[in-house]
Amino acid sequence: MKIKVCGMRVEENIAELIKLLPNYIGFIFYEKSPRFVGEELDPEFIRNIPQDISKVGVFVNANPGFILETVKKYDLQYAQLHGQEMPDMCRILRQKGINIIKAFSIDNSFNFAMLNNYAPHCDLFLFDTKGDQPGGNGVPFDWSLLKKYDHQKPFLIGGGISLDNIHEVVSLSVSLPIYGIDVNSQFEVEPGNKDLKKLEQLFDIVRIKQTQEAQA
Ligand SMILES: O=C(O)c1ccccc1NCC(=O)[C@H](O)[C@H](O)COP(=O)(O)O
Repeated sequence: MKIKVCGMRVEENIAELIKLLPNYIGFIFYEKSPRFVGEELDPEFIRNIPQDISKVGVFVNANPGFILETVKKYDLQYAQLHGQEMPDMCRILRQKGINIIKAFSIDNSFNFAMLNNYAPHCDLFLFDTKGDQPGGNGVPFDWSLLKKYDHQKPFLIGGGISLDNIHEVVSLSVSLPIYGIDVNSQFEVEPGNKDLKKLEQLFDIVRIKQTQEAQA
């Protein structure tokens, strides 16, 4: 299972996270988020993150020009579209060479059939909890809803993942094709500043499980 750590914005904290070798690091370019990447984070520092870690920019209903500009400025490999972006927006950005993660806010009423129009234009889906905020709500959704997922597209699961429920996610990955997890607020000291000790425990749990699976 891949690991994406989202909502980073403090250089020393990012430097520590890099040592844990996450698969993806997410940076939030949505001004209303408490994890918004402001001017204080040096673009060159972000650009210099080792290439084996994918850099993801998170956007909420942003215009394509801003996304393209930001992708270039920070040398991002992925744009995560976390609002009500239409499939055509995914298509246009992907045609420009940007890998697309489309996030969907899940509750009991989510219509999985809507994914049909997105699948050809996205690289990954992210299933997150529907809440008051577009993301970073810190609450899990009912993961059993994912039994309705019948696509081949790999997906990340997010929303309130913590050390208390990671074992449940790992167990779920036996019956569901979970490509990776997306973690955020449950591993924070304060918004945008992660607790590296907690993350280290998470990485150990996920990677021990991977080793066990590989040996089985
Ligand atoms: O985290 C935010 O502040 C945020 C704000 C607006 C859009 C997206 C945002 N986060 C995107 C993520 O990928 C989060 O990791 C995801 O929503 C899960 O967050 P959490 O429930 O805190 O684990």
